[in-house]
Amino acid sequence: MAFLTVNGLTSRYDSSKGPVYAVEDVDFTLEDGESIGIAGESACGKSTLGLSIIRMLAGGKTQGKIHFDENSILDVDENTFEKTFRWKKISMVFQGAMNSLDPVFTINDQFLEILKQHNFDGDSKQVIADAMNSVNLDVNVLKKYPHELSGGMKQRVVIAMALLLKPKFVIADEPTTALDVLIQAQIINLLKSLKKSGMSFMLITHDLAVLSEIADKIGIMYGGQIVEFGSSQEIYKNPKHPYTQGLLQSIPTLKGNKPTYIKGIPPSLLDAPTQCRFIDRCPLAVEKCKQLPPKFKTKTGYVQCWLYEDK
Ligand SMILES: Nc1ncnc2c1ncn2[C@@H]1O[C@H](COP(=O)(O)OP(=O)(O)OP(=O)(O)O)[C@@H](O)[C@H]1O
Repeated sequence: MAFLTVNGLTSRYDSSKGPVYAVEDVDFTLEDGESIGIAGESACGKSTLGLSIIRMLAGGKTQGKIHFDENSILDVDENTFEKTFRWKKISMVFQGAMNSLDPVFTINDQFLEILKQHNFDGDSKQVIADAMNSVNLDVNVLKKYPHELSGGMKQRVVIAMALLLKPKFVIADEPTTALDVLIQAQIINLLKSLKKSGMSFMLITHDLAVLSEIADKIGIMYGGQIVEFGSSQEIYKNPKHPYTQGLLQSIPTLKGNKPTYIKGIPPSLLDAPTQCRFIDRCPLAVEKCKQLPPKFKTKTGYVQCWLYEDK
């Protein structure tokens, strides 16, 4: 059964230059226990998508439908959302969060602050210990200040903070960026074991390679749209959108062809999408691409590209 269904999700920011079309008409579904990876270049709207789901978009407006455990969560009032969903059922590891730990408070104090903000009235010591345990950190770390921890430990701490109230769905925005490859692997393994224990993730990254181990489904974002969505297997083995193909070809491998890169730059999100967003960089663009492609059904999802109109 699907626990998360996103339909026509659209989020726009107001800016002095006009609206920023950061997330446009996004659809996807996750079945119980499934995790999704969202990949795409910088500024394509990945964080905005995560922030829209947890309703923490600052300076922007979200439209569309999100059903979480059969609740239409964009329609509930802020009080109910805060009381019932945010952090308790859906939480987020924010991008760069490990660098925003407060330097003047111990880790324990920072955990307590989160519990206070969410009016937690249970056994604080126990839930903090459980969260530390689930990220394989010793409780002694609680006495320390952020500067006494390594990057990998700090990242575990911020993941533990997101796990504090035992949510079902955790949005992790670039949780491995800025960590060395060994620590990256540790964090991915950690997410893998949390997934095994029943948690679902939305793993946001610009690095398609890190998704292979966590994501059951993948959404490829380009210019604010999910241009291809499907099972990880289908996306890796039989990528359809020319952008997905380009992204995959840009991953270096030990054996095989030399990686290539996608020429050109992404479109400005200040322009409303009236044609295919990828048209200027696409090696396969045709006249029809001057119209905005709809979502064409694929075996496990959809692709927003005219090449698949008759297939
Ligand atoms: N508060 C805001 N006000 C106006 N525009 C914003 C705001 N936040 C983000 N944007 C714009 O929205 C677009 C999408 O940004 P977003 O951070 O979601 O992209 P991203 O894919 O997560 O990027 P990155 O990988 O670099 O984190 C960008 O053009 C960004 O400049």
